[in-house]
Order: sequence, then C-alpha cells, then structure tokens
Amino acid sequence: MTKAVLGIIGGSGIYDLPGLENVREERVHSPWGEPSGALRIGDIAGLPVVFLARHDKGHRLSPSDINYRANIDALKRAGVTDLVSLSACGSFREDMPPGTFVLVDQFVDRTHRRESSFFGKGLVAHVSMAHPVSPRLRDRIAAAAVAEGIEPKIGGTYICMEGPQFSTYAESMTYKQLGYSVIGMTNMPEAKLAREAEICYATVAMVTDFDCWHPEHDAVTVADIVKVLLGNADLAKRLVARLARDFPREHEACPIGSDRALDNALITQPEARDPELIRKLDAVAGRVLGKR
Ligand SMILES: CSC[C@H]1O[C@H](OP(=O)(O)O)[C@H](O)[C@@H]1O
Ligand SMILES: Nc1ncnc2[nH]cnc12
Repeated sequence: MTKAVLGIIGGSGIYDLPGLENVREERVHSPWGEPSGALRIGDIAGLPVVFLARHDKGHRLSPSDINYRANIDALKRAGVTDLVSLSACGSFREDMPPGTFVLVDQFVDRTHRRESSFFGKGLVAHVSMAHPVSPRLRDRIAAAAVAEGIEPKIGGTYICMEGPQFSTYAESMTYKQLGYSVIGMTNMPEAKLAREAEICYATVAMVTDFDCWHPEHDAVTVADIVKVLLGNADLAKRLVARLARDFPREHEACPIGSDRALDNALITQPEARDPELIRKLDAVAGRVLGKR
C-alpha cells in the first residue's frame, strides 16, 4: 500500500494554501534545475499535502520560464501521488463563462520552447497520453466541488499556448471552431511530465475571461483577469480543503494506469542506457529503474 500524498500546484492568483497545517517550507534540489519555489509541506485534516506556487510568490515566473521538470521532480521527491493543478484560463464556450470551474479531460499542446520530457538520449521512453487526466482523481475533485456548492463542468479540452502574449483574434476563432473549451499557458508540459513521473494528474481550469473571440466582450486584459481570479481563488481553496478532508489515506490505484505509466514505456536496452541520465531519473523513474 502506498500512502496518498496530495500535491497542489497553485497557478495565477494562488500563491499560498491557507488551510495547510503544520507547514514547513522545503527547498528541494532537483537534478533538473530549480523548482518555481520552496515546497510548502503540511497536512489538511491529517492528509499530507504539498503545495507549490507555479509562478512563485509575487508571480515572478512567466509560463515559458517555469522549470516544469524541476517542479514535477520535486513533487515526486516529496512523495506526491496525486496532483491537482489549479489554473486560470480563457473560455471558448458561452456555457463556460468567467467563474466556471471546468474539470477538463483533454489537452492540446501548442507550446514550443519548453523541455517536455524527462527522457531522451540515453534512455528513451514513450508513455501514453491518450487520457492525460486521471479519472478517479477528477471524480473526487468533482465531488468536492459539488459539496462546496460549485457546479463544475465535467470534461473539456484545454489548449496550452506558449504565451506570454494572449491569442490573436484569428487564433481564438480557430480554437473555438476546433471545439476546444478553454485556453491557458501552463498545463503542458506539466501534465506530460506528471504522467512520466507516474503521478495522477487533474486540472481545475477556472475561467477568468472569454479570450478575444466573443463579440460582446472586450479582448482579455490582465486587469480583468485579476478581478475574476480573486473570487475563483477563494473558491478553489475551499475546494482543496474539502478534497483533502474526503481523500482516501491510501493511494487508490489509477484505473487507467497513470501511476504505472512507465511499466511498458522504456525502449532503450539496459546496455545502451546513459548512467548519468539514470542517476537524474532516481525519483521520477526509480520504481522501474530499481532505485526506490
Ligand atoms: C494572469 S493571466 C495568464 C496566466 O494565467 C494562467 O496561469 P496559470 O495556469 O498558472 O493559472 C495562464 O496559463 C497564464 O500563465
Ligand atoms: N485568455 C487566456 N489565454 C491564455 N491564458 C489565459 N489565462 C487566463 N486567460 C487566458
């Protein structure tokens, strides 16, 4: 049996988790570089919870500057089994106006200047991303949301753009016509890396705006986003408190195998593996490399 440890990545507007008790700050040194900031490690109602502010305190880091590999590696080292991403996003759907919490089930990755894998030369691995969100974790988030009086939208596609500029009108119209639901700048490669690290991952995409496609709304600005963000952030913190209270204390096996994603993913023969890369993978792939 593995002990459940809930990880929370706070996005824009979420730089702290007030309900966290017995907190200690830990600066984890990762072989993948510097995480966004110190981990805040504590518990909520007895459940171990680890919080990381994606953009760091004061929103110091832009989406392209975040070291996603170091963040996921640090969370893995802290024992995180289940990871919830709290993320601001724009919406392409009338039925998902600002204030809506969308529990997305798909991602499209349009980022192009980020390290997106722990693997590569010296140890090649191909994990499945067909179903990037862990359904059981998402169901638990949905139940916690409902218990807090939030009516989440279940399912949707989050397109991740590079940013930091918002989309052009033509891009926004294209994404809408392609049937995507929401847009943000951070959940990729985060979700890919969580999968490689065998951490169950789910996103609460909190709508702050209609991007720029909507004929009756002005193009998005940071000032508008911040206004909506603060309300969303308060609700998100309540959601997390409820989720933690009701979370099982033993990690539940993921029905789609997110927590065993490396079982059939490594293709490089043992004799062709790079010992230096294997060393760096001690946390992420320790289960299959025999390091943990
Ligand atoms: C402040 S608006 C744009 C910014 O907000 C979102 O961040 P996060 O996903 O960390 O909540 C979006 O992805 C952009 O980084
Ligand atoms: N419209 C938008 N585009 C990209 N990221 C966002 N984050 C919040 N709103 C966004």
